[in-house]
Amino acid sequence: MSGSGGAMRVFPRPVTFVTGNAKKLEEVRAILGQSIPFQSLKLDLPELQGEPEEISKEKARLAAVQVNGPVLVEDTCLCFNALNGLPGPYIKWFLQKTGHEGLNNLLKAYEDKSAYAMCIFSLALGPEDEPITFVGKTPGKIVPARGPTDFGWDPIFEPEGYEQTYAEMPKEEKNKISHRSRALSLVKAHFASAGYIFQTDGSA
Ligand SMILES: O=c1nc[nH]c2c1ncn2[C@H]1C[C@H](O)[C@@H](COP(=O)(O)OP(=O)(O)OP(=O)(O)O)O1
Ligand SMILES: [Mg+2]
Repeated sequence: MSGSGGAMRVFPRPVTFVTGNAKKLEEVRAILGQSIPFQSLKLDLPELQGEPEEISKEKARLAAVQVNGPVLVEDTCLCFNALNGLPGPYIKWFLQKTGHEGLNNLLKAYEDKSAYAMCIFSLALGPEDEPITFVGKTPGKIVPARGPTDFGWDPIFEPEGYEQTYAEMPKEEKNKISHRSRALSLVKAHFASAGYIFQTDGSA
């Protein structure tokens, strides 16, 4: 089998998107529509410390071993420019321990409230494959919480060019400009050009 780009590869089943986060899954479904058929698996994978791309790739390696097939995972970061990109991949723990107010307080000492949301998808075609990453970023700023509180730090992130926070925006609007949709555009382009064939489960 040729390993070169563009070579056709046939898989016995669709890609599995692995996440423990139902809201992520909801957005990925809405953004991908029918463009990439996938199944999902709810697993809270362990996450290593390190640089964001490595954390995402390592998630994909672990997921590919568990699934024993092609997987897609993503890791989301919220990066404060005044803090050189922190909390970054550790946003989940900062959010859990300090809440929206604590995240705002982190920036009290700085004039610069700018930030960016970043999503790093990793695709591993199998347990032996080196994952490929796709990065999407949306710039914005950190503000006191406004809007519904059903998804993470959405209430404190106001994307550039908008007067609403992610939480206040209609879902379709967020999905047009979000870090997640930007990364998924790259994933879609990759699938469109890669020549993968995913068969549906023969036992179905
Ligand atoms: O668009 C978003 N808008 C607001 N909040 C968000 C978003 N996307 C992720 N989040 C939150 C979830 C978690 O607190 C942290 C990322 O951590 P992250 O490890 O990527 O997510 P997770 O552990 O919930 O799910 P997973 O099983 O896919 O790792 O930011
Ligand atoms: Mg996680």
